[in-house]
Amino acid sequence: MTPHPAEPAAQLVATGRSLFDRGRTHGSTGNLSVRLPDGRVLVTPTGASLGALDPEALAVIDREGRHLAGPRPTKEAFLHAAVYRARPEAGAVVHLHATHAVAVSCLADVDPADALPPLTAYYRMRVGRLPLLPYHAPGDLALGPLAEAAAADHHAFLLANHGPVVAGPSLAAATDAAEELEETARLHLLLHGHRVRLAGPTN
Ligand SMILES: O=C(CO)COP(=O)(O)O
Ligand SMILES: [Zn+2]
Repeated sequence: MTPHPAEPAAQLVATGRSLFDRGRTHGSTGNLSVRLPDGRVLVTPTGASLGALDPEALAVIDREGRHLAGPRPTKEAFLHAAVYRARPEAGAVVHLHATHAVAVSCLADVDPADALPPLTAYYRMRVGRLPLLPYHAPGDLALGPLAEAAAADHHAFLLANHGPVVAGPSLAAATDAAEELEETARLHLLLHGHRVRLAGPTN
């Protein structure tokens, strides 16, 4: 008996490979999840490269982040679970160590209420406001309540000195928003020292 349906597993494998092959996360960093129709969550295993996921070796967790089946889940399982609890409409969560977003998460003077300016229309559409959550070591359960509170109002947030967490109605939508976030972080750093005009109204 397979512990999970084949289609979301195939989506996780293909998305992980695409993100990894394009340098959106490196080594064994990052983790992905998809909410299953029965409310359980299919999530990548801990220590895996997103570029080489095995559809038969994905973990299943419940809404509290408890391990139900498959290999040991990502150490951020609690974070994925927190986002799903806060966002009943979320169907997928993407966490990456995307270089430019991580760079922004290390800047000293970032506004914790909104870490990136709305430089482009697509950033406004796909991401919007981006809270910065205070530094915790990867896997630190103390981040759970902070993530759950942030996710109630925001589908994307940035972990200080770590990287982005982005939810969406589908894995494709969450990935799209995570990519927009990374590109805007890159633009933000490229534009450092330049006067910029923001996209649309700034309120
Ligand atoms: O990005 C990571 C931790 O924040 C990767 O950890 P996992 O290998 O446990 O998913
Ligand atoms: Zn991480």
